[in-house]
Amino acid sequence: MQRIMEVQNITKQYKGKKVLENVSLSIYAQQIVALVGKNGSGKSTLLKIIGGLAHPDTGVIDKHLPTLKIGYVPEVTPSHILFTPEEYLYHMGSINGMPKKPLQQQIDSLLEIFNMQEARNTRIIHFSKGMKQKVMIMQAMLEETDLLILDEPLSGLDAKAQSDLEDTLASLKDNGLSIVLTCHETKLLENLVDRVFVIHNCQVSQMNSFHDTEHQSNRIIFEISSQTSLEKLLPFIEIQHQRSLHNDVNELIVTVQQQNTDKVLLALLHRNAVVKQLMPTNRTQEEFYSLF
Ligand SMILES: Nc1ncnc2c1ncn2[C@@H]1O[C@H](COP(=O)(O)OP(=O)(O)OP(=O)(O)O)[C@@H](O)[C@H]1O
Repeated sequence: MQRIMEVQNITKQYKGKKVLENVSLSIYAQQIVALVGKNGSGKSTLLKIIGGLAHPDTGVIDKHLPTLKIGYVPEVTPSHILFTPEEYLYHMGSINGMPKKPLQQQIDSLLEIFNMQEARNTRIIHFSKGMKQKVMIMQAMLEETDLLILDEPLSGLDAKAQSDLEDTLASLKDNGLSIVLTCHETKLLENLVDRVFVIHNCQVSQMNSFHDTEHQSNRIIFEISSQTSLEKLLPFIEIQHQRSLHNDVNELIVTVQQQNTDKVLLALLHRNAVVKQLMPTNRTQEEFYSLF
């Protein structure tokens, strides 16, 4: 599993009101991640920070691919576009300076992937909400994209359009894309999403799997020399929080899947870490749903 981005200790407030506090999570290649939480919990804010459209007050976004290309689709879908999708995408690509030939090739390929060839000559103003949403995602993907960020992509779509878009997102993932999205539709989460993060009280916690509610994870709190490399452990741990203590010592809070816990604990001991706490983290599905 290749890690493409790490969100480290992000904090954000608006006019003195805290929205995110010490939020950390990793994004992997070819995975779909969902951010869920109540209205106003900070989902869009975190998406914008991940997408580089908003700056955190503290913390960093560490891109593991130096050339990581991000496509961002906002929550609001413009509805009164008088162009056909082909015309609209062509204009948008041209404005961004894309050369004509590769632009046309990319539009043809996107119309095929999104199953929109038959609608290529229909004006967007006559489209359903689901089709308009697809055009917005295509626009975000005009240039090569590694990570697609979608704010509430399914909101307001009927069941058929949701399922259609869900199939499209799954095929984008199969073609190598990573996706981070916010949503409320639990059906989408169950069928499509690899990892779910809940935002609650300005903090983010991971729910490991919808498919296997018995899938447990543990939280480990440990102290370790800041000189010690954790690189080899990164595929097995999710860093939730990191802070610098005295004398070059860092304190980390990480989550680890049950099956990797012994391996990670042993590796930490070999690195002279002091394990301060080990506890199960997973919320039950009932607890989880009560958060949003
Ligand atoms: N630009 C801004 N200026 C001031 N406050 C903001 C700004 N953007 C967001 N907020 C506030 O930050 C909080 C989090 O907003 P955000 O849009 O990230 O939440 P959300 O979880 O995406 O909400 P929803 O589910 O309703 O879309 C809210 O209280 C919101 O009013």
